[in-house]
Amino acid sequence: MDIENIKVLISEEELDNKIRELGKNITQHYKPMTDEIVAICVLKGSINFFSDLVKRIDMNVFYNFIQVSSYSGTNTTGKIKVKSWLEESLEGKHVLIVEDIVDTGNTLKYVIKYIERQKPASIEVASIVVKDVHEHGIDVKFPGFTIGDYFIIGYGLDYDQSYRNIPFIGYVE
Ligand SMILES: O=P(O)(O)OC[C@H]1O[C@H](OP(=O)(O)OP(=O)(O)O)[C@H](O)[C@@H]1O
Ligand SMILES: Nc1nc2[nH]cnc2c(=O)[nH]1
Repeated sequence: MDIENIKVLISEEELDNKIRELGKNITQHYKPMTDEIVAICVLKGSINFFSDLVKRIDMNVFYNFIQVSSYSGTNTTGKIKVKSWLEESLEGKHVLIVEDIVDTGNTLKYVIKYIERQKPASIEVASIVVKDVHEHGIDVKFPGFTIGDYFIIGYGLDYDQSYRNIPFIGYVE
């Protein structure tokens, strides 16, 4: 893959506008029930989205990080490897899982299953991109952009660990 051939799918400006809108929607959703939430960043891919999104949520946001991975190149291995996990209990907390992309949905299914066991007050998902290719059945309450069958890179998303730092979301034709 050559960086010169990467085309813009979602620009920096589009990302910024969408994240402001998501931040408002998230704030409005939680305000009637709580004045604080726990946001869980699913590393590594969600690092940029997480960092931008929490700044647009107008209430106290606790940060939590987990690292799971399952992709090799452009394909899922189907096996979720847990590299690091939550340190504190989420019992009784309002939990917002922050993802960069929902594709097959395998990663989120796994993450949600284990978080549910901790008996949080609620679990919702924000994802900057959702692919409409798979019937994953995951309720993404705060979706950013819906895309078709592209393998995307940039804004945290990698191709074999490269290109995460591209500031927009791109693809290679
Ligand atoms: O819906 P799915 O098909 O499960 O795909 C989504 C997951 O794939 C990517 O993670 P990856 O395994 O590449 O790890 P990374 O976040 O460290 O890049 C991405 O960050 C999501 O977590
Ligand atoms: N970088 C990247 N990781 C993914 N994980 C699941 N789908 C994708 C994708 O389109 N791009």
